[in-house]
Amino acid sequence: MRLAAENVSGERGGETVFSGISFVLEAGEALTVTGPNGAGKSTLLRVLCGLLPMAEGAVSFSGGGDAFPDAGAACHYLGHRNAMKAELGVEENLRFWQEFLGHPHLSPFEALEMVGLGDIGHLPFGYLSTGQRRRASIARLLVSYRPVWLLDEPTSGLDKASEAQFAELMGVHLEDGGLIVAATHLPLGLTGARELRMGQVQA
Ligand SMILES: Nc1ncnc2c1ncn2[C@@H]1O[C@H](COP(=O)(O)OP(=O)(O)OP(=O)(O)O)[C@@H](O)[C@H]1O
Repeated sequence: MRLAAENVSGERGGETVFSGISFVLEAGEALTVTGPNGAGKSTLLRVLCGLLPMAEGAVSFSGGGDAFPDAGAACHYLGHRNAMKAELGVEENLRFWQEFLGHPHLSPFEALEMVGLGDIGHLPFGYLSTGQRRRASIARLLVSYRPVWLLDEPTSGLDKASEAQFAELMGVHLEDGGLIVAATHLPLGLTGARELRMGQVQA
């Protein structure tokens, strides 16, 4: 499998935020996207999975067969926001996402166990602490299989132990032939990851 970006530009509010972004990522590889606030890291992730239109250039995904014919289908997007309903139970939220995203992988309970939240799946998501919310959102990556994980500041709010646990989960995903693109200001513990440094903030 391979994700490629060729000379991609992104816009927000009609203004160019970045341009000329190119990379090729193969199965088992990770790319960290770094740069100052406002450089366009989140915008790039959203462009890669088709949540925002691309101003110029091309994004392609190949090798995913009928199940993952293009980047939109192949990408699991973990944004800044957790995208969970506060009034629904944690497991209920994960069940919703599993049905929505398809390609079921771990059960919601198993996924919560993997992030150390196996005992609180019955609680409303809104009751969880900031770090627990992030961990429950990370569990979303495990309930449905998608080969490309697009992660926006994935470890924000996590304690050291949870950071290490997540680094392990990312390592397993890469060993299984997955791909990861992660926007971050912090080291993620991804050994061998390449780095894409995005430029200066647009005036
Ligand atoms: N809806 C919008 N309309 C206009 N401009 C926007 C919109 N959303 C974001 N921007 C601008 O686009 C630029 C890039 O934002 P983006 O969130 O991609 O940056 P970032 O590199 O992820 O920043 P951070 O490190 O702070 O998360 C910023 O200057 C931001 O103000």
